[in-house]
Amino acid sequence: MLSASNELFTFCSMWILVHSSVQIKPGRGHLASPYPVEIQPTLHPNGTKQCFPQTIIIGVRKGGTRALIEMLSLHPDIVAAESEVHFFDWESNFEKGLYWYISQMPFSYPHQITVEKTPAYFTSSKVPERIYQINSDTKLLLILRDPTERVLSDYTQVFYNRLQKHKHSQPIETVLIKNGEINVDYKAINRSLYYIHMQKWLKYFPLTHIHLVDGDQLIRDPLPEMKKVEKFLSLSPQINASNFYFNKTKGFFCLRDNGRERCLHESKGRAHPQVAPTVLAKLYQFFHQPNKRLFELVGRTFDWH
Ligand SMILES: Nc1ncnc2c1ncn2[C@@H]1O[C@H](COP(=O)(O)OS(=O)(=O)O)[C@@H](OP(=O)(O)O)[C@H]1O
Repeated sequence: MLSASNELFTFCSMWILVHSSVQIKPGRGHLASPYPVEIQPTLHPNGTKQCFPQTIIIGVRKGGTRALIEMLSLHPDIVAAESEVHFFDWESNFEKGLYWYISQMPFSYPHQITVEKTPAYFTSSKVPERIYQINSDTKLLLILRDPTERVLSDYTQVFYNRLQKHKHSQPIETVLIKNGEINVDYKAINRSLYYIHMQKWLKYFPLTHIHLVDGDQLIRDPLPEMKKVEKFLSLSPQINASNFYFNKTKGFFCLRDNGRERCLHESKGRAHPQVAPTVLAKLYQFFHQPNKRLFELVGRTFDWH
């Protein structure tokens, strides 16, 4: 283990203070250098580098994180990691060190912002401190969706994952209800208790560093939400109405980038299971108080049930 002791490192045009408490495991292979190999940007001959992301989409799972990162990538000053990196939440990846994390990032020019999305970060309790310790200036994007809708989407995702493995799934009502009450042990329900997870992030990051995207609005009308994201990231206003068109067959907005049109993968925007109206009403009621607590925490409301 390498223990960095309150040193300042210049890194992709930002300064990172590595706190003395941070224990960073060395990545593979050390170079003769005054700096730990983990935090050296990887240079490319054309002047691009791989950087620690200046902004991270932390969740929420099934909130619309893929749509958000794809839409943000329409901006010429954004470069995005292609897949979910799971650095801060999976021990097996975290142990590989910061150099490994950065090596997962795309190459970028100095004026560009690197972004990665791993929706599981939002609900993983170790992640806020880990990101903070590396760069407390990281700008966080969190896309939230009606918590009930998110639970149904979560169930649907697991249902299809299991189907692929030829595994049987329990009917949705069976997992939602236990002994006549909402089953709080069901992970999908816990993930939708946004205020619990948000409290953990607010211990480390002020609200000014966390931009909340309205996932339901992003589905209905993506442009206004994306303009707010541009502003939060101090990007020039580049994303515009011509970047989006509604695809009637898919029932969602799709993207137009330099004349090339594309919709998100078919796994995005699946039909959700029918839920008995009484169970659905119970679920809406269950989330009422937790939602209020979130609204108080973040100083805004959402148009949820
Ligand atoms: N434009 C567009 N096209 C397709 N889908 C869209 C779009 N905008 C938002 N969404 C919603 O994104 C939901 C999936 O969320 P995530 O990408 O965060 O899922 S994941 O956690 O990464 O698996 C996905 O949830 P489901 O509807 O349950 O499939 C979509 O509702």
